[in-house]
Amino acid sequence: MSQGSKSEAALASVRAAGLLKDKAFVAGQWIAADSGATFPVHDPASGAELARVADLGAAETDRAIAAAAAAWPAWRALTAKERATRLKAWHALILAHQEPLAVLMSAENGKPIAEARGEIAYGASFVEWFAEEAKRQYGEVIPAHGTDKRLLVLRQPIGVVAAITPWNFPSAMITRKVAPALAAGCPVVIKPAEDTPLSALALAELALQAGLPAGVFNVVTSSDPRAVGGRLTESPVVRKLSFTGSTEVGKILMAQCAGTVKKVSLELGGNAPFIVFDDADLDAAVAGAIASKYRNAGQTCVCANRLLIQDGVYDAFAEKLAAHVRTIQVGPALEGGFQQGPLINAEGLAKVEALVGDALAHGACALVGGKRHALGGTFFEPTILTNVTDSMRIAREEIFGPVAPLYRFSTEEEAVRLANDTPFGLAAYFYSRDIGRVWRVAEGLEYGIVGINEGIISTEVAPFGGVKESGIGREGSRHGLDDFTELKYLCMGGI
Ligand SMILES: O=CCCC(=O)O
Repeated sequence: MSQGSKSEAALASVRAAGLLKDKAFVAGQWIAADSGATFPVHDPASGAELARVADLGAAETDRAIAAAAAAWPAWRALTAKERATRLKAWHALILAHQEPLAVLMSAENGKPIAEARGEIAYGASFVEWFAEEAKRQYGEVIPAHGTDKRLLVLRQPIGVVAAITPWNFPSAMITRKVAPALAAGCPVVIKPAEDTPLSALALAELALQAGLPAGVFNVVTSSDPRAVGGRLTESPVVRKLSFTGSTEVGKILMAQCAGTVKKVSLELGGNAPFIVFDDADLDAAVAGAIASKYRNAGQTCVCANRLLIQDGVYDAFAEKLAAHVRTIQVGPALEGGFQQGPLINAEGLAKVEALVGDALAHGACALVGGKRHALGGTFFEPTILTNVTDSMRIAREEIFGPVAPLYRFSTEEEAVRLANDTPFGLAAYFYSRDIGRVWRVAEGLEYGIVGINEGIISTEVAPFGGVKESGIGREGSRHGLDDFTELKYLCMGGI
């Protein structure tokens, strides 16, 4: 069976579950583009076309914003418990359809099916979490500055929310934004990544089945992010933009939002250091590095991007890591048993290849891998580079591929200085068993998230987000609701 027919066979189960949608979802209706235009969605493993999806533009985006605005009064007027009930129904439906949703995600994103199943559960966890948090949107009573006064603070929904979401987590980055918005009482217009719109549309179908009212949840599919993003950011009706993607695009969106002084949440690029000190448990550090670096073929914003290894354990760590990396099985996502799929597209592959090529040309060595995979397409070999220095391009840029560059350092101060020597500040990791060092380094790292003797930090219960050019705001946890609410201070006098 050819790869193309394998994708088609896999999609049959998604179609049978009613989750293969090719229209956009606006005002509770499945709609085509006004022009009738569509754009293709491909399986990155084979290049096969999976579907053609409605290619909306500015006019349909305006209608989605208007639908959200029209839905807002009734949605915010529900009790928190009533909103939570709809969210819980959506959560149950997502979990009940975990398998077809995972197959669909693997097909359009290329991540191995086991990882896709994990992402569906991870994505659903945000819906459950914020269904619970909806009921805890407490205000405040402030001891007043005069005996005749009473001061109160209300937390109210901010209004229509726009969410622009990435291809690397086609489901979880939607639920991580949409669930808190809905819980807070805000309607949402989503623009999913053009590489992976099918997962977003499947979530919309389940939201419909869960009883979310028309206009509360809209999905604008488009191959023209500038046109849609332009309308979402310019519109005075949209009061909040939540974006996950590159720092470059985040800066543009932030500037565009300035015109209407919108609140923004930005979850942007990273350049995560992964520090291994001489006193670390090396086996644990290798396991953490594998989990952090090679998850989703290295295509996550919190993937280890620079592995900083102390002199005394550099060679031992490199050997142990290499022994594991050589066992990573690479292949098409939908065929079980592979731990690494293809990269998302030719552009992603070209970037990884260029960064590795530059490092090799400047003196790095490929301990494992180092080139395109023999499978062809957008597959790249799981790679380890040694003798990497911070003057190489790979030290400054987010790799977004299965490449672990190993840097050498001597002292704790040097490790922290190198780790912080970047405009980014999303996630950092380090391995040490010295309790004093653990505190010093954790406090010294300029990052929003620090994994200590741990390579996987993502969970719905903790605040996810970065500092510096990695972003603004936090997603998940009890803090994740804050960005979708406004504080209103009531000053009551004459008492
Ligand atoms: O790439 C961005 C999100 C990664 C995660 O939530 O673990």
